[in-house]
Amino acid sequence: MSETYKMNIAGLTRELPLVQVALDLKIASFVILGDAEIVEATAPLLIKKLPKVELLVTAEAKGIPLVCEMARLLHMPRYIVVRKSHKPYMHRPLESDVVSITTQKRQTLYLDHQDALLLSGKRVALIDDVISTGSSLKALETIVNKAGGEVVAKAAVLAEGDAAEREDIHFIEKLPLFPHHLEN
Ligand SMILES: O=P(O)(O)OC[C@H]1O[C@H](OP(=O)(O)OP(=O)(O)O)[C@H](O)[C@@H]1O
Repeated sequence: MSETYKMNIAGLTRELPLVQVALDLKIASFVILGDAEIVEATAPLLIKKLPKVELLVTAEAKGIPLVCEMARLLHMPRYIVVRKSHKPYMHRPLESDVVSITTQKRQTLYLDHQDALLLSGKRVALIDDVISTGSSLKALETIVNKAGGEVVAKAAVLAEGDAAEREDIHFIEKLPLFPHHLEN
């Protein structure tokens, strides 16, 4: 029988499957992609936590539906998606490396030159579905700073593990990690 972790997120109940990401660690897998109900419920709650910002930024992929809904509610005509692969349309992209808890291998973030121009001089909020090790967030901040943007807020639906103790992020719910001891 597969293990799950049942939790309440913005008044909705979800059973998150536990998945092994390292020899001694399982995480509760929260996949916001495709969950329109969670996006609709969490976007306004996160907006209430944010200071005044001019642009929202996320990294592909799971932050995209959330940031899209938040931008729509804030009447922002644009939001920025930092990509995880180099695309032919990109001209002189800015780059930053990341190793997230779920993917566990080095990925490179790419910000298109046109998006970098939009970010220059702007007050920016970084948005993601989950913040865990903080590696993704740090890489996003690095790339926004390279573009001349000012990160004034960082927010996610869930703060996983130690991230829940951070005072520099806004989040809705805490998500525990599931370490398990190796048998000799
Ligand atoms: O705080 P961290 O340890 O960096 O982990 C959090 C990040 O990990 C997940 O993305 P993932 O790397 O699975 O990429 P995806 O959205 O493309 O699936 C999640 O969407 C966050 O972006």
